[in-house]
Amino acid sequence: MPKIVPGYHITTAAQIRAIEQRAVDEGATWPDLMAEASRGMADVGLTVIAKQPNPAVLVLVGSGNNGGDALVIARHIKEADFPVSCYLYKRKPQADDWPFAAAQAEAIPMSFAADDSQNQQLQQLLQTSTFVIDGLFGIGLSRPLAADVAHIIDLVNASKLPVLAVDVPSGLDADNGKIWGTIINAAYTVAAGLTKRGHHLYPGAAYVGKLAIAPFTLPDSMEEPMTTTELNLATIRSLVPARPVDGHKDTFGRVMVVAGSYLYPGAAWLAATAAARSGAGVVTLACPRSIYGSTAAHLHEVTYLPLPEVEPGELTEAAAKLVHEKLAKYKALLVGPGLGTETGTGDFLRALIGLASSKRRLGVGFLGSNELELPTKRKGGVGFGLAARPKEEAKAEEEGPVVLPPLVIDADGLNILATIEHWEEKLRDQPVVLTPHIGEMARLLGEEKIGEDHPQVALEAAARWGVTVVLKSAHTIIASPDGRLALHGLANPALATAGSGDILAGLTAGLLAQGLAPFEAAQLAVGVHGVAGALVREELGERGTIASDILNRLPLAWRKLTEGGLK
Ligand SMILES: NC(=O)C1=CN([C@@H]2O[C@H](COP(=O)(O)OP(=O)(O)OC[C@H]3O[C@@H](n4cnc5c(N)ncnc54)[C@H](OP(=O)(O)O)[C@@H]3O)[C@@H](O)[C@H]2O)[C@@H](O)CC1
Ligand SMILES: Nc1ncnc2c1ncn2[C@@H]1O[C@H](COP(=O)(O)OP(=O)(O)O)[C@@H](O)[C@H]1O
Ligand SMILES: [K+]
Repeated sequence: MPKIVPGYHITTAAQIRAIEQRAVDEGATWPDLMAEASRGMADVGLTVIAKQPNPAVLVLVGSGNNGGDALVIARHIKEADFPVSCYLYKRKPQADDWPFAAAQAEAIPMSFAADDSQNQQLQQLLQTSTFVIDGLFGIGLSRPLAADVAHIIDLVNASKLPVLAVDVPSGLDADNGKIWGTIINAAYTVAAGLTKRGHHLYPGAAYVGKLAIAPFTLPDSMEEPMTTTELNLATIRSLVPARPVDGHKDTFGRVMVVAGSYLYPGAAWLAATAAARSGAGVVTLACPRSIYGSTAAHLHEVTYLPLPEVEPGELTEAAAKLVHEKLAKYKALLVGPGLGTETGTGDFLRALIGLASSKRRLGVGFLGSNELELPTKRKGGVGFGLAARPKEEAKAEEEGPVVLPPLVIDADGLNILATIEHWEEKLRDQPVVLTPHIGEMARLLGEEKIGEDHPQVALEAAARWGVTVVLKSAHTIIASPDGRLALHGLANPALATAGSGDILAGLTAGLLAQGLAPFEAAQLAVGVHGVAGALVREELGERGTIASDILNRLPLAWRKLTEGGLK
């Protein structure tokens, strides 16, 4: 089991409590834990405070250990000879409250919210202060804020003073980024020991400001109890596959992209080009005949497989057979961007992945994965293969079993899946990545909208369906069926443009073709998509950008990732 790594592993409130408990079981005391975390938090605060001309610090203190941390921090600030005062919410002087006693022993002025019903003292303190430390609530907040403390938070925000949040900005749900009514708008947040999921998830993440981690000695015996990791630049870089100098196009894999329709030809172009720009060796675009001519006229870098339609905009089941026949050499298949959801297209998708209706029901066989279960009774079959289909099989009679390579289903592919009962039966435990945005996820789940705890939603879905799920939004969550979770919290409105998801889907398929496992391919695709988006924002800003701007920056994004140069 790997050790816990701050800056890489992300915790939930329950996990941090387990860590604290283990530390206590191994002989640490609460004062030890708090002393260490608070020292690191105070140090971050002091570097900012020391730069102010005439600093005066106001420390907001809550009733729990977050408030305890804040009191210890107040003492450090006092010891550093800066003026400091505390404002306490629901914390009564008690003999066994050692952080309170210690702060009092330093003669730090204390005001109590309980004696300040009109918040006049607070307003006065805010007027005479230059910096605020927020220790009202930490990971213990899990219900709506009471009106009195919500008002305190609103007054602090209205003061526009820079705030350093202790562990989390008060008001944030540490597990899912939800805001419990209102939230401290922090300029800095110092996490105790490890970052929490909520630091990386919106809407709360927008109030975290600059995020630092205060050192916290993890218990010796503690191995990684958590499954969530941060998809930061270091993690993204570590996933980039080697690119041998003497590689040829087949070294880097072939991708089949099934995308586009009469109304949405652009999606096919974006997804196929992104697959090509993922570093894959060859990309074939299987698109409806009605858009083949116009697409091929300006997309020259891919090969084509024109597909038959019932009429423009609607594929036929026969198109699936055509794709099946060509799949042998391909290492990844993407299906869905811009496909439309016409009845014939639905039949096509069902047949493609072996979910065809009784008329042409195919047996199922999985080749190359651990459980090989080829159909014995039926002639036809669709299954998954991690490697290309063996030659003899390719030569097998027309209706022989079809072996699908690792598969990405996106956009309308997902919308069609959502209409099929038990669609997951064919995909479970196969190398499959689904890339729903929030709306598509709701459809797949058969719900009007998804729950607020996105990591939980994604994790449960991945486990239930047995596939990797990329739940896309301003924070993208990648969940593996085995319980691993990666969070990408680098929000960037330059990416919020139509076609951006088609690019992500193309990248994911391209990386599968290069041999990455589904969870890793999905993470790297989200990562490089994010880096390209950052380059777009840096160069063009965050307004008026279009998907092809992202596409065009992919080579540079790869270069930044492999040669460094990004902070
Ligand atoms: N490695 C680490 O991470 C370490 C973490 N440590 C620190 O411990 C902090 C967690 O401390 P914690 O468990 O005492 O919870 P905390 O956030 O102070 O809040 C609980 C208090 O708030 C109250 N309350 C709750 N909801 C409320 C509401 N809506 N409206 C009003 N009141 C409400 C609740 O009261 P009650 O529910 O009992 O009414 C309770 O009194 C953590 O964030 C970090 O700073 C370090 O010291 C050690 C290393
Ligand atoms: N504010 C944002 N910050 C970061 N990424 C974003 C933001 N808005 C959208 N994205 C990303 O852009 C992509 C949009 O995908 P999607 O909604 O499927 O769009 P489309 O179907 O038009 O291509 C996703 O990868 C999503 O995570
Ligand atoms: K706080």
